[in-house]
Amino acid sequence: MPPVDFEKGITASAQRLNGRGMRFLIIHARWNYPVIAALVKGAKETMINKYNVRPEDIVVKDVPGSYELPSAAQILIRQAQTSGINDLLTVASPKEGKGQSTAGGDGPFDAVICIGVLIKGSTMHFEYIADTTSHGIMKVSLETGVPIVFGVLTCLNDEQAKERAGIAGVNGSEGHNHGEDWGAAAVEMASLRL
Ligand SMILES: Nc1c(NC[C@H](O)[C@H](O)[C@H](O)CO)[nH]c(=O)[nH]c1=O
Ligand SMILES: CC(=O)[C@@H](O)COP(=O)(O)O
Repeated sequence: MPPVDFEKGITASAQRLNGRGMRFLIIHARWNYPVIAALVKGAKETMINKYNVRPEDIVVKDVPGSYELPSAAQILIRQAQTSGINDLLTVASPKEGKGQSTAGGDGPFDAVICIGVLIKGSTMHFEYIADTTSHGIMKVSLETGVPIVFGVLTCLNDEQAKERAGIAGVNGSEGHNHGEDWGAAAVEMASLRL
């Protein structure tokens, strides 16, 4: 059989995804912020421009580092689920569409993206954070029933991080911004809950 050549990366969903009326939370760490900022921008622009998500339906919160992402996700998801109930009890107008949260304001999140950038240093700190954060994010997602996209880069050096945020190269325009993939994944996973 001849060798199969392919380019690493995700293939877009065959579904026609429409994120209008869905509510999202992006939680990002502040470590390695220039890379974080590019990733968050990529995710938001993809959700808004490609999947019709309303800007006001994307809540952005920040935490010190990647290690704090799972606990922040658990706190904020549960708060929104509670306020969402309160919101439903007080809001006169019906929710927009089946299984979709109310626009703007409060309400449960249909999906969450946790964004962090881990860059290996000279100790084992990297390994411990990467392991606990990845397992923690999955645990919170399964416990709450809310899809959480794993947007934590685990890089061995600064260049790897910049390449995966699309800001590598001489003029900072090289590489693929993985934030775009995470934004698309958030809309797709939120669509499963409709
Ligand atoms: N070295 C990196 C960290 N370290 C900080 C931890 O995430 C955490 O905030 C601290 O241990 C206090 O609990 N965080 C990153 O996101 N990226 C790093 O490269
Ligand atoms: C991911 C980290 O915690 C790492 O950047 C910290 O660097 P070091 O291992 O040299 O303390």
